[in-house]
Amino acid sequence: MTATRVLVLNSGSSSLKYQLLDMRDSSRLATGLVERIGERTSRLKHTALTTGATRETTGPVTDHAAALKAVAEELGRDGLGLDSPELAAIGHRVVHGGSSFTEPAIVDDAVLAEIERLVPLAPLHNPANLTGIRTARSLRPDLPQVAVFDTAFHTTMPESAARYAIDVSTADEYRIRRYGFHGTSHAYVSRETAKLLGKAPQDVNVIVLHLGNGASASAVRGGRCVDTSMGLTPLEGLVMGTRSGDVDPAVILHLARVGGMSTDETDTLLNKKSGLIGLCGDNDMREIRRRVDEGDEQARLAFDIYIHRLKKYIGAYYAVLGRVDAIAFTAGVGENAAAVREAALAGLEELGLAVDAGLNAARGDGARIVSPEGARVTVAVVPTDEELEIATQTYALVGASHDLT
Ligand SMILES: Nc1ncnc2c1ncn2[C@@H]1O[C@H](COP(=O)(O)OP(=O)(O)O)[C@@H](O)[C@H]1O
Ligand SMILES: CC(=O)OP(=O)(O)O
Ligand SMILES: [Mg+2]
Repeated sequence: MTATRVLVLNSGSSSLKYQLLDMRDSSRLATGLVERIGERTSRLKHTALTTGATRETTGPVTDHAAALKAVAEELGRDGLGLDSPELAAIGHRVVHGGSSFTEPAIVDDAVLAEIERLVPLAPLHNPANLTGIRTARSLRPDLPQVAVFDTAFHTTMPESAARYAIDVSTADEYRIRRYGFHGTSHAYVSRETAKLLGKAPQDVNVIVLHLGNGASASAVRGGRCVDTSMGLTPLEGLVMGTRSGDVDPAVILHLARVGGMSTDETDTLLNKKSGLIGLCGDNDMREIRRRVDEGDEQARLAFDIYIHRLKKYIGAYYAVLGRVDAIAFTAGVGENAAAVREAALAGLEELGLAVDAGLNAARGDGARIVSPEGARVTVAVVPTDEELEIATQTYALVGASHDLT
């Protein structure tokens, strides 16, 4: 029997999302998540699509290692356990791959050491990713583990976009440059957008707006990323659920000198207490829209700041690309919030950018066009699927390495 299944693990700072796919037809066999890892009220939600069974358990899950063991048990209960001979590989989302990883990599000790070395650049994400890999390895030492990096797609950025204008030797010593994140999503969505236009990826220029809890924009020319809004860490760029995005770096100096704030306090402020939640107390766009509709001024201002920043990046990437064939909205907010899409493009008709009110408000499942018929730039809603992309890359790499042996 050939092994055709791939388990995808996406370890966040306090969550573990997973999907088991059969790569013969890319179908999903199981999916789920463990939330609030490290708290007393952790929750595991598991769905086996093979039987339709859904189970939810609550109780303390101390760390990512315990979370993965709990997931393995749940999969086992549906006959989809990690011991299955049909499992070909485990694919891991790794957030920071630095400059070294331009492609996915089969995990060995050297790869692990490099991910470990990058922990200071992604302190919220890389440690969880490492625990996921190490635990998966201990459960199935014989199975290939593949790391798929958020940063890989952005390694094509020219130096003019990837470098900060700071002293070169200091930047090089500390490996300070713009790496970019959500690359798996930007790669997948830009390709799907080309497909929607009926063109090859190398023939289209796309601005991808990945608007989830974390949010980033990218400019993709002919299938290659030429700029993206996140930088050294996933803090730069757009206004996010809890992250500030761009601020004058002197804000941090000012808070230290005048406010006496420590590095950790500023880190928490900018990563966890800023963005939408810092501006209005809510980070869920549904709740913010509800408040705006009720006339809540604070929510209105938070929404306007979010949109203003988004619009600036659309304009910037329009200029970077010179010619834009499509703008793709994706992730939780981008796929679902018609009001965000409408507001972000309002007033940009001179650039050939507009949404059709009816198409934009309509709901739909797959990728769909929301710009008016005959528009110069196609505006589209393109659902992202990071797990499918990770599984595809994992399976391709494992298949390729088998061919070599
Ligand atoms: N129907 C909706 N309308 C507006 N926003 C939505 C809707 N559904 C989800 N969202 C937004 O999507 C966000 C989550 O996006 P998602 O891409 O799943 O995030 P992440 O993967 O970063 O956790 C939520 O915080 C919420 O603000
Ligand atoms: C890199 C990043 O911001 O990821 P997420 O959106 O999953 O937090
Ligand atoms: Mg996401």
